[in-house]
Amino acid sequence: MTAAIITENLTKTFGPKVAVDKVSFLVPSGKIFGLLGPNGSGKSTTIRMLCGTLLPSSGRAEVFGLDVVKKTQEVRKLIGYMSQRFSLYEDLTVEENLDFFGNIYNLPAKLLKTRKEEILIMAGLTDNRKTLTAHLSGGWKQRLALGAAMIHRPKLLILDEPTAGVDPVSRRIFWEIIKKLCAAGITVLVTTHYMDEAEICDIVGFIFNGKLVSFGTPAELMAKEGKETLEDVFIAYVERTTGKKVYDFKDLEKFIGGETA
Ligand SMILES: Nc1ncnc2c1ncn2[C@@H]1O[C@H](COP(=O)(O)OP(=O)(O)OP(=O)(O)O)[C@@H](O)[C@H]1O
Repeated sequence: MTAAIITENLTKTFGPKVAVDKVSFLVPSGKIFGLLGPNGSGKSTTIRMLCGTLLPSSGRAEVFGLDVVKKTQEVRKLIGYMSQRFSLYEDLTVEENLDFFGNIYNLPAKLLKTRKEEILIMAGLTDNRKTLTAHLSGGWKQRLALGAAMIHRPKLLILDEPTAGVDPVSRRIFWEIIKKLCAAGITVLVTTHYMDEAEICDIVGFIFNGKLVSFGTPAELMAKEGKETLEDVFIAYVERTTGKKVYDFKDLEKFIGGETA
């Protein structure tokens, strides 16, 4: 099976700060890979290096066999990126946003028209094509942003906290779409703070303080830690890394008991 992503000792420093520290992993193509970790652990920095918007300080990465530094332009054509903020133009209609992203990728008019129709159907937005993006609900904006990221038919979709702040129904629809895209052969790299979403992933990687501390299927990681959920695995890693309990309930008991008064 071809590798969609390979990183070898990938490292990024910002002055004295080591944001990504010798990270090595391999994601086979056609899989959903969840990159997990607390805020500030190095997820976005890793993604930015894969997309070629940030140069690694050392180490290397490949996307479908192409070095992200030496073949940046080719790599970018293979990647569809959806940021946390959705990057849509609120003052454009649904269709105009898709036109905008299609033009960025220089899609010929006829092809853009076909892709647009496919995406409107995929996102359930056919009846809203003329709606101003600002007037869409969060879930629809999210699906439009996904559509915009897919307009050039990327082989690798990178989704940075795609479901942050959207309602549970939209979250469910979104993940059904992701699973279908994956079944059609697209590889997905997704960051999320929702552990129920992480459990849907084929492979997950936990990153803490820039270091990849664990990598495997959700079942493998739960078995290794002797935990029943990925949330418990996540908390176990945080406690081991920081040497502290995530929350000391004694303080809460004291507070409830009025001892702090
Ligand atoms: N341009 C930069 N200059 C200096 N430090 C940076 C820069 N970008 C990121 N960092 C630092 O690198 C570390 C990793 O940041 P990064 O954004 O990759 O984390 P993250 O896991 O994506 O966090 P979040 O979940 O909050 O998005 C953080 O300590 C951050 O402050």
